[in-house]
Parts: sequence; C-alpha cells; structure tokens
Amino acid sequence: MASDTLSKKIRCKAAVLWEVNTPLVIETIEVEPPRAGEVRIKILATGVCKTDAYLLDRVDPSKNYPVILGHEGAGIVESVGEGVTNVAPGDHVVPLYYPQCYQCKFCKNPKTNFCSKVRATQMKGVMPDGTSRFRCNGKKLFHFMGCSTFSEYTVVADVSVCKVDSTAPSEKVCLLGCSISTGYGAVVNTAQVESGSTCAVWGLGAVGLAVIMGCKIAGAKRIIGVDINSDKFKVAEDFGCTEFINPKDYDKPIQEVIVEKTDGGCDYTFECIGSVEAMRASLDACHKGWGVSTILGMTPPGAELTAKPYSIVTGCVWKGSVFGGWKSQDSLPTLVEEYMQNKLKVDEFVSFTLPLAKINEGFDYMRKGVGIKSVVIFD
Ligand SMILES: NC(=O)C1=CN([C@@H]2O[C@H](COP(=O)(O)OP(=O)(O)OC[C@H]3O[C@@H](n4cnc5c(N)ncnc54)[C@H](O)[C@@H]3O)[C@@H](O)[C@H]2O)C=CC1
Ligand SMILES: N[C@@H](CCC(=O)N[C@@H](CSC=O)C(=O)NCC(=O)O)C(=O)O
Repeated sequence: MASDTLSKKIRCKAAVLWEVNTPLVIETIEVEPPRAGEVRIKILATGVCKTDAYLLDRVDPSKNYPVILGHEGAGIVESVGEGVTNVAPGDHVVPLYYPQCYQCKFCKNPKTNFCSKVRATQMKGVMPDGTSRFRCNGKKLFHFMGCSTFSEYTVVADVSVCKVDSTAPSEKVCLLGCSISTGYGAVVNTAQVESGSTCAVWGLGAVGLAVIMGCKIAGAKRIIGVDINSDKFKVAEDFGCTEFINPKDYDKPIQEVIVEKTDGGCDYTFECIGSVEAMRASLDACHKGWGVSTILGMTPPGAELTAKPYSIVTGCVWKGSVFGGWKSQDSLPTLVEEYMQNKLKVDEFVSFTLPLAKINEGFDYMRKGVGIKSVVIFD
C-alpha cells in the first residue's frame, strides 16, 4: 500500500446519497486519516444490499443525509490509528456492520452476536467519537452502519473490521460481509435446523437464497420457497429449494396452503423480505408444538407485529437474526475459509459486476427483481 497517503487526507471517488428518492451521485470526496482506534481501508469491492436501498427509497426520520451508503465490502488496510492491533496496513479485510468489541456484556455472552460498543454512534452515521471522516464540497457526509463501502476509501472503527485470507477474491468475499453470512447463519446459528426438517423461506433474494443454502447444508428434507416473483424459482432450485409457492397463485392465505402441504406446518420458517404480513404468515405456517419462525427482514420504521397468543402458547417460537447470529470478528475469517474450501456458495450469488459509475444500475436490478446480487468493483 502506498505510504504517501499516510496521515494525509485522501481525495477519492464515492457514491453520495444527497437526499432520499434521488440517485447516488459520484463525487470526489475527502477522507480524513484514521484517528485512535480507527482503520482506513481502500475498498476493492462492495455488494449492493436491500438495506442500502431502504435509505434511498424511503424517508426514515432517524436517518442523516448526505450519506455514503454500503456495508457489504472488502478491501485492504491503508493505515491504522493509534492503538489498533487487530489489523495492519496491507491486510485484506472485511468491514463489519455488526461489530465485536469483546468488552461489552453482549460480546461476553455467547447467546448473542449483538455488540453495544459503537452502536450508539455507528448506527447514527458517525464514528465512535461522534464525528465524520468524510467531506464533499465542504459539507460533512454521514457514515452508514459503520462501513460506508460505496467509497474508494473509508474509515471504520477497529471493532468493525477483521482480517481475512489475502488470496480470497474481494469481489466475492465482500458478500460474506452481509447477505450470505446472514442467511446461512440464521439457519445454522439461530434456528439450528436439523437433518430431515421441513423448511419454508419467504423471499428468494440474496438473503433467502443463503437461507436455502444453509437448509440444504443442514440436511433439510423439504425446502419450500415463497416469492411473488416466479422468475426467482429456477435459481432457488439451483440452491436447493424443493418446492415453490407464488402467493399470487392462491386465493387463500399462503400459510394455510403450506400447513396443508406439510401435514400441519413446517419445522422451520424464515422471513427474508421485511414484510410484517410475511412475518405473521411465517409464524402461522409453523407446526404446532415445535415450529420455529426466524425473522431476518428489515421493516420500515415504526412497524409492529401481531400474532395469536395461541400460536406461541402451543409451542411455536418466534426468533430474530441479525448478521446470522455470527460474532463477527471471530466468524468472518472462518466463513471466508469455508468459501475457499468450496463449502459455501458465494460466486453463484453474483449476477452483475459494475464499476462505481454504474452503481445506480445495481439498485435498478434489485428493484426490478432481476438477478441476485450486484457487486461494484473499484479500479
Ligand atoms: N437480518 C439481517 O441481518 C439482514 C437483513 N436483511 C434484510 O433482508 C431482507 C431481504 O434482503 P435481500 O434478500 O437482499 O432482498 P431482495 O430484494 O434481493 O429479495 C427480496 C425478495 O422478496 C420477494 N418479495 C417481496 N415481497 C414479497 C411478498 N410479499 N411475498 C413473497 N415474496 C416477496 C422479492 O420478489 C424478492 O425476491 C431485506 O429486508 C433486508 O433489509 C439484509 C441483510 C442482513
Ligand atoms: N439500523 C440501521 C439501519 C440498517 C439496519 O437496520 N441494519 C440491520 C441489519 S440489516 C443489514 O443489511 C441491523 O444491524 N439492525 C439491528 C440494529 O441494531 O440496528 C441504522 O440505524 O443505520
């Protein structure tokens, strides 16, 4: 890594979201050097995720603009601030939107992958000291989810990054920074699907396909895919889906269809859309006594869930999963190794590779439901 940038501001290209419901604009921005406990990364590749699209497409009163989105990246450490020990310049890394600080009560508890250390700031669009490292035309830009990977250079907290195998292709392993790890982990960590299970998956996008991959690895006997876009069914089959249901083909609630098809319901269901109706359907499609419904989708602000207490009283369980339940710094390097050993599909998720200048096309493909994932590759 060139040392002529050390301790200096870097001028580079980034995709900036100036306000909601507008396309990203490629701008020249300034990226400050990392402060104590921070890491500046040259981003090599980033996925375009539905969670980024939410910031573009809907007004979330809790959000700050202008902002540099992106949280599914991979790159090389350019420089580190004082006190950083987990990564060093030249390391190949993946930024982690779910940090792992090892200090907080959550990190010390094996029951969760939640980490409180920088959430108060990171999810508010600033670094842990409450400030931003990005400026454009004199204006401060907010960070996003502690990652901001839609930029040639970004700065993250040291607890939000981990070193990975330098031989792993960045344009693929960036997807382990979010959607693939999320879906796979929801199956093996959160729901803990057993061999021979009957499963149903709502939403056959990247997250849902990763759930299907996990269910297949876990040895599920039946994997039912549910999506309103029938174009998704072929690829879902390639990932291990055994049956497909398009709710538009039925004039009754889809949970009733699934309960009938499965002799009383599924052992495990997964919601990978971000729809409260689908979340409810995924609970009601569970088998009485033991069915487990795991929610992965992100809902609009203020959304609330309803359920029949009878479902819960009689043994169905509602769970939630963020970043697949993985304690991020501990797990990401292993997930990369599993990919390198061909134990996890990753290449199969990439439908489009785009230069930064065409990043808006990636969002268009997602909105139209074309392909699985777009990956932006930096020069
Ligand atoms: N829990 C976590 O840690 C994470 C959650 N997410 C969330 O997971 C969700 C899915 O993300 P992606 O797979 O990237 O999205 P995607 O847009 O690629 O896929 C969503 C799929 O749901 C289908 N769909 C939409 N409405 C439907 C309905 N009413 N019934 C059936 N199918 C429907 C679409 O046709 C599409 O195939 C999003 O809400 C995203 O924010 C994403 C990453 C991590
Ligand atoms: N809460 C974020 C907005 C994005 C978000 O909701 N992220 C999810 C994971 S979805 C990943 O693609 C998340 O981390 N949720 C749990 C949480 O504690 O926020 C924000 O405020 O920026």
